[in-house]
Amino acid sequence: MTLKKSVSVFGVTGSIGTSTVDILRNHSDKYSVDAVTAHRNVQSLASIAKDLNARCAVIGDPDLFHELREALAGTDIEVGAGETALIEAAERPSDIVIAAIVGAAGLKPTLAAIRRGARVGLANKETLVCAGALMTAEVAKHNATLIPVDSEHSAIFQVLEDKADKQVDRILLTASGGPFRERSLVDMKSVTRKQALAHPNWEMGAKISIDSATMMNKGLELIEAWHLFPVAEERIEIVVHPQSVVHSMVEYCDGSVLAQLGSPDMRTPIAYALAWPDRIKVDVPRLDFAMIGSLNFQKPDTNRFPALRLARQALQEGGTLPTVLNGANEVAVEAFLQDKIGFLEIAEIVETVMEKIGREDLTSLNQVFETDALVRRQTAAHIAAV
Ligand SMILES: NC(=O)C1=CN([C@@H]2O[C@H](COP(=O)(O)OP(=O)(O)OC[C@H]3O[C@@H](n4cnc5c(N)ncnc54)[C@H](OP(=O)(O)O)[C@@H]3O)[C@@H](O)[C@H]2O)C=CC1
Ligand SMILES: CC(=O)[C@@H](O)[C@H](O)COP(=O)(O)O
Ligand SMILES: [Mn+2]
Repeated sequence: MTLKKSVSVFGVTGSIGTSTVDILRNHSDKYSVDAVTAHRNVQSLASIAKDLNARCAVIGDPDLFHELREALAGTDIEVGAGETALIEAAERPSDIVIAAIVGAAGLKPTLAAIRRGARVGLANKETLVCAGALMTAEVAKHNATLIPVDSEHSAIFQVLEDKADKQVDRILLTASGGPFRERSLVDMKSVTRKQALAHPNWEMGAKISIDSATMMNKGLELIEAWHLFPVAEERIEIVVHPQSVVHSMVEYCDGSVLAQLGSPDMRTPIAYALAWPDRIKVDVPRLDFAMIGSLNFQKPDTNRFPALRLARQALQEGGTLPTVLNGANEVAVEAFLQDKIGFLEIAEIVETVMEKIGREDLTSLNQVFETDALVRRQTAAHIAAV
C-alpha cells in the first residue's frame, strides 16, 4: 500500500480550485486534503472543506472568520482568516500545494509553500510575472519543486522534461485568440463585459477570461514561460490556434516539433501536477480527430492586441517592469469588470502606467510588494481621473 500524499488547495472555490476538488474526490485513495482556502466565498469553502474532509480551512477576508467558524461548527476542521492565516496554511507540511489564487494576492502564500520545500502546482501565473527570478531563486534555495498547471506550460513541461537548453530551438506558445480574435479595433471599442467573458473554448474565472480577450493572458504566459524554461526570450513565439487542442509545442535543434494535445479541460494539467512524474486517470472528454477535422494556426496581431507588445517589452526590459505590467493590468481588468472603463482602455491604461512608473532593477521581494502597491494606487488614480 502506498502512502497518501497530502494536498492543500489555495483558491479552492475558483475555476482551477473546483477542478482540483473533482480530481481529489475521484482519487481519495491517493490524496488526503490538508488546507483549503478562499477569499470571501465562505459557504462554498465550508462545503468543500467538509466534503473533502480537509484539516484546515482559511478565508482571506478577516471579517469572515466568525461566519466560517459557524459554517464549520461541529467538525474538527481548523479555521483561520486573513493574510497571516493564509501564509500559515501554506507553511503546514502538506506534500503538494495547488496555487490557484488569482493575481498577485497569491504571492505570499506561494512563497511560504516554496520556502518549506513543497511541491507547488502553479496555476497562479501572476506570481511568476511579478516576482519572476526572485521566486525561482527561492525555489532553488529551498529545494522546492514548481510544476506548471497553466495548460500551455504544462504542455511544454510534459514534452521538455530532461532536455538540455541547447537542444531546444523554439517554444511555440499557443493562444486561442479569445472571443475577439477576428474583431476589428473599431468593434472591440464597444464590446460588453458579457461578450469579453465568453471565452470560445475554456470555462475560467473572470480575470483570466478578460486577459484572454485582450490577449494579456498570452503576454503573462510569455513571461511565465521565460521564467519556467531555459529558453531565450526571442525563442519563445506565440502562435494563434483557435481550437485550443494543441496546448503548446517545443521545436528541437534537429527540426522535430513535439506537442501536447488534449481537450480544453484543466483537469488534465492539474492531474499531471498532482501525480507527476506519474499519471492518474481523469474523465475528461477524449479528442476525436475525425470530428475535429482540421487544426489552424495564425500569426498574432499586435496592433489589435497591444497587450502582447507590452508584455514582450516588459520581459525584454525586465527589472520591475513585469511587476508594473501585472499590477496595472489587474486594476484595469477589475475596472472593466465594474463597467468603469471600456475594453480597449485596459491595454491603454497598462501602457500609460508602464511609461509613467518605468522600470527599476529588481533586487528584493519587498520591492515587489512596494512596487505592486504603488502601481495599484497610481492605476486607480489614473482611472478615477479619466
Ligand atoms: N481557470 C483556468 O482555467 C486557468 C486559470 N489559471 C490561473 O489560475 C489562477 C486562478 O484562476 P481561476 O481559477 O480562473 O480564478 P477564479 O476567479 O475562478 O478563482 C480565484 C480563487 O482565488 C480566491 N481569491 C481571489 N482573490 C483572493 C485574494 N485576494 N486572497 C485570497 N484568495 C483569493 C477566490 O476565492 P473566492 O471564491 O472566495 O473569491 C477563488 O478561490 C489565476 O492566476 C489564473 O490566471 C491558469 C490557467 C487556466
Ligand atoms: C486554460 C489556460 O491555460 C488558459 O490560460 C487559456 O490558455 C486561455 O486561453 P487563451 O489562449 O485564449 O489565452
Ligand atoms: Mn494558459
